Amino acid sequence: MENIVVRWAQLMIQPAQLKIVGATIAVLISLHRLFKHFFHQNTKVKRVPGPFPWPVVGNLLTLGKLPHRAFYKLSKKYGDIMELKLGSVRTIVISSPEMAKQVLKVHDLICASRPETIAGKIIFQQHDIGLAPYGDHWRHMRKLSTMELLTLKRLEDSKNVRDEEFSWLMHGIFEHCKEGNPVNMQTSLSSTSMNVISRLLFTKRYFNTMHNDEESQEFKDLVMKKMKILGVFNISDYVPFLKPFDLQGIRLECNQILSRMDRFFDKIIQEHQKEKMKANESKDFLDVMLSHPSVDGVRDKLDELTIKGVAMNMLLGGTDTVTTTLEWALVELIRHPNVLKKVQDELDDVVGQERVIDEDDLPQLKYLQAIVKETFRLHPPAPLLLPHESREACEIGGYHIPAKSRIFVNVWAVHRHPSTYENPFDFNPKRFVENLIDVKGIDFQLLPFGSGRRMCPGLNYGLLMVQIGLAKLLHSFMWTLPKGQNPQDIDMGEIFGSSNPKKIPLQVVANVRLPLHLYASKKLDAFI
Ligand code: HEM
Repeated sequence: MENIVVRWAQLMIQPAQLKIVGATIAVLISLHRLFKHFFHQNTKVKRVPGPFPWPVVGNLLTLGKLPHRAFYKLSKKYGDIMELKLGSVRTIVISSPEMAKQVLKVHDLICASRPETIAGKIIFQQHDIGLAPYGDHWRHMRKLSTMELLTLKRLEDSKNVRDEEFSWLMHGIFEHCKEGNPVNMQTSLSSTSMNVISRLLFTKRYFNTMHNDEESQEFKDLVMKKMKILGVFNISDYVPFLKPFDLQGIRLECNQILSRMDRFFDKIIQEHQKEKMKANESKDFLDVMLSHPSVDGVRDKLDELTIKGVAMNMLLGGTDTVTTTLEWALVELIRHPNVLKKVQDELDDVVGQERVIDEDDLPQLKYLQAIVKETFRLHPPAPLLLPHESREACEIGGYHIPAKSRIFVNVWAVHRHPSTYENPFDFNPKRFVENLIDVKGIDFQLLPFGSGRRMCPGLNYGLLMVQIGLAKLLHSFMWTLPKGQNPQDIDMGEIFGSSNPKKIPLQVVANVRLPLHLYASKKLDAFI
């Protein structure tokens, strides 16, 4: 034993041998690295293909104003999964149904986080649902939204709200177009969808007529500004050393919006707390949240930051998405009169012209449903979904995706993938009459609401609003462009942002299709 120890000690202190051991270890490490590199490149785990990144900016400059279209073009060259460097951020872009399934189903748990953005951090302080990273807070808020706020029961119970608001919309359009004046569809649809959601949230409606007062205008302005700022590609999110300079003025604007929004919500919360609910009155979303226990279980109530964050998510999620889809649907129908005629024939067959259409009629309106799907396909309100982030490394389609990669599922490209769609740029609702593809997150060929853990929790509500809204517009009116305009000349430009609206709002003339008494608005005693 003694001998062994002595020999070991001698071995340890021999400088020549030490050098040999050191050199051997160095060679082994180099060989391991070489092997790893060779192994990754050529056999199992390859690096994701993508364009060459420039120093500092990476591929940021290729994005342009419409990143989903730029990504689509690049995907034609680099494939259905590609890697870009946006500033210093490794970004994976997904462009096919199969790859979308890999991210949103197979690796859903790993890809279910959100990257931190400056705007999201200032406005929500990570206390909301949509931009919160994966974790306990998000899980609790998500559960609150699906189990208590956006339930099927609440959806059914709020039917009268939708009936009343759409009745007001039809009445408003009727009055406005009596003399043949065109109506701005973005303005009127957005007032309706905001009224519906603000009534569900805090039993308040802000828009009483087609012309809006100052308070409603302020409310709408704030929601619009927030929507816009959250959709902007902020260069400082990608090139960290630019953060202090706030080149696009985003931090400044976010702080301004935050304080205006705080004032707005503080007032509503105080009103709710003062008017303790009468025994029989039904609870709105704010009442539910005000009496909900805190996420950490320490306090007996949810904190105000979380309440405001979740309420804001509902307002942002439930207004522009619906407005934009309805406007694009009308645009496509005016450009395709044969489709418009066919769906109005269907409405007349199912509903007739002696009553207004009801939500119960929707299951029978198969062609109308196909039109809604085709509109979502060509004009998804969130063309890149919301950004996902991988929480740990994984392998997608044989490629290595490191932890903390930003992942964009470009549904705009998925919806045009040749593996599923023939003539993918054509508006052709018939394709959804002939197949069973649905928007509910099971079919990866059509993902306007996403799929998996981060899928839209407002799907049922959003889908119903679009279907009933479109059915009412088409059943109630004939739609034409103002004199002298040709359907084929409609500008189809869009604005990339949180809902991808039409760049130039649609102006249309509506002519009645039903007996005049059906355009009288429902009474809104509670609000007048
Ligand atoms: C036409 C209507 C709508 C469309 C197309 C739509 C689409 C989407 C999409 C694509 C996402 C992101 C999914 C992902 O990143 O994987 C999302 C998330 C979300 N949506 Fe919607 N949405 C709509 C209506 C609504 C409504 C009505 C509400 C609530 C009232 C709502 C609340 C939310 C929330 C809270 C999230 C965040 C979910 C999370 O991160 O866990 N949305 N929506």
